[in-house]
Amino acid sequence: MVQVQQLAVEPEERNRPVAADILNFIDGRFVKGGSGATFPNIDPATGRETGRVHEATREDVDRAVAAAKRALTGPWGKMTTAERIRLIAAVADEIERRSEDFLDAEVADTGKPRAVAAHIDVPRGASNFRMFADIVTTLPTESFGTPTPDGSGAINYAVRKPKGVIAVVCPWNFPLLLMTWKVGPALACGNTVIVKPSEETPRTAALLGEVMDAVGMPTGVYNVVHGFGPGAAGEFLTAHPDVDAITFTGETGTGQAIMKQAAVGVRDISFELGGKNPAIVFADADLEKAAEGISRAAFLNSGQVCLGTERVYVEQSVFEPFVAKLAAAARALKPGDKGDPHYLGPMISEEHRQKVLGYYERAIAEGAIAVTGGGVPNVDAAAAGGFWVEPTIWTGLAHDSTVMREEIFGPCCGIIPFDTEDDAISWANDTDYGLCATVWTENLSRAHRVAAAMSVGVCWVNCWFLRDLRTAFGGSGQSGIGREGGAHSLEFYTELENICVKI
Ligand SMILES: NC(=O)C1=CN([C@@H]2O[C@H](COP(=O)(O)OP(=O)(O)OC[C@H]3O[C@@H](n4cnc5c(N)ncnc54)[C@H](O)[C@@H]3O)[C@@H](O)[C@H]2O)C=CC1
Ligand SMILES: O=C(O)/C=C/C=C(\O)C(=O)O
Repeated sequence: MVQVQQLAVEPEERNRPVAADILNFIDGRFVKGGSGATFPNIDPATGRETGRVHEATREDVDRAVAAAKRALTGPWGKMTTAERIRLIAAVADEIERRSEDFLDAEVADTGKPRAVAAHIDVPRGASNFRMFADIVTTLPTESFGTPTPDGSGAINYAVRKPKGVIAVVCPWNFPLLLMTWKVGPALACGNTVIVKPSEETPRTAALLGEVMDAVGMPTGVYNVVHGFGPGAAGEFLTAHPDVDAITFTGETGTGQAIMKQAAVGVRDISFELGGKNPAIVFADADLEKAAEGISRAAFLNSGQVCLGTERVYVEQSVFEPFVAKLAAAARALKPGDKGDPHYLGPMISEEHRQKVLGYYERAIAEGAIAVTGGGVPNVDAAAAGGFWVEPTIWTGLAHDSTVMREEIFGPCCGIIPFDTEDDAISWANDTDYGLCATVWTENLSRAHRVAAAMSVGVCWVNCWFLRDLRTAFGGSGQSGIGREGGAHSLEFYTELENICVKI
């Protein structure tokens, strides 16, 4: 069973009204787009429209960037670190105080189970501000005593300065979590931001504008522009000459497009991109724990997690029992009411559902046996318009099949048996991606050896998605550029100046 800590959710809490108009937040004001254009906001659990999103034009994006640039030299730019940190801590407090509003917004946008949003998305939204408020005050900078020919010496020391105006481009799978993961440290370092949330999930970014207003954040420090990517708000923002750096989470192909836009003006980038993450299960693993952990890794958020496991390599002698345990966990997951403990949310959109179902067909064409799932589940009438797929497990796939190589981003995984540790390592690493891996074993030496052999940014042993926000987070290969988290975020969001003083 997907192990998500369930919070008590009363039925009436599940259908609270959400905003009908989702507005841009520019220079401290909620505004419609200059052209008056809107597009629908759809609840993926029902397929019904829940509101209209006001699309930002190029001129709106220009105004947001200009406001962010002005704010750098206004009251925000003049604040001491202590004053800034007090405001950022107040943002965290206000997100917690309004956690029900954030839950409503996140559930309406994504259709994800309220318990998932309550346990992961919203608490992380607050802790992303609180943690970076703490860390920015404790991060040291380097200093050297330097000998000089005249014997009097010099002192070299570094100072950190905000990088400037940061473009924050976000995906739809953990909208608040991934946006604040970038906005928290950017503001803690004294930058200003323009957020371009995914067109699928605009609500929590807009709601955060209300929070900024409530805590007294100076105008222009936090801005939100809504819209699409190419030829729209996303591109207008990332190509803007007054944007100093771009942080992005999303698809590898989008990362490539943004990189080209960033090259004009030689702007800095930090990218967290896709993955095709492996799990390796050794015969000496605690199989119960491994099946439970991998069921979370494959099915949490309906597999719409860049860290999710889509490839599972299992030592031959425990292959059958492991497959049986994982299949039982998958079968326990049902589409249905958002408060049900065994609920599995929908895909984000019909387009994404078709992409996932395309891989389900492809798997069978490539010789897979669908141990569970493989299609569309039966749902009750109220959810009939939603974007559902079944949790799906395959065996019988070749390691180099398309389904075992391309990121699917759905609730599915292929399981392949292996004979030797070397085979498992080489198959796990045989990918263009390199985001994360999990290793399941009770043998301590093997755990360290295999974890170190993984070509990834993050390797979990006997766990998955266990996050310490101080640690380096990001991917190698086509999974990203750079690391964020703790001091690594502060490296990205600051410019280091070395000062040399002759004594
Ligand atoms: N965390 C991750 O690794 C995620 C991966 N994905 C993968 O990406 C696929 C597509 O999902 P999308 O939401 O369409 O991801 P995407 O990477 O296209 O979009 C993410 C964000 O980038 C913006 N964007 C798109 N093109 C842009 C451009 N040329 N310039 C500036 N901004 C641009 C979008 O408007 C959105 O805010 C999914 O099916 C999934 O496989 C999706 C979401 C998260
Ligand atoms: O914990 C984090 O900071 C990030 C988690 C998930 C993703 O990055 C993702 O699914 O894109």
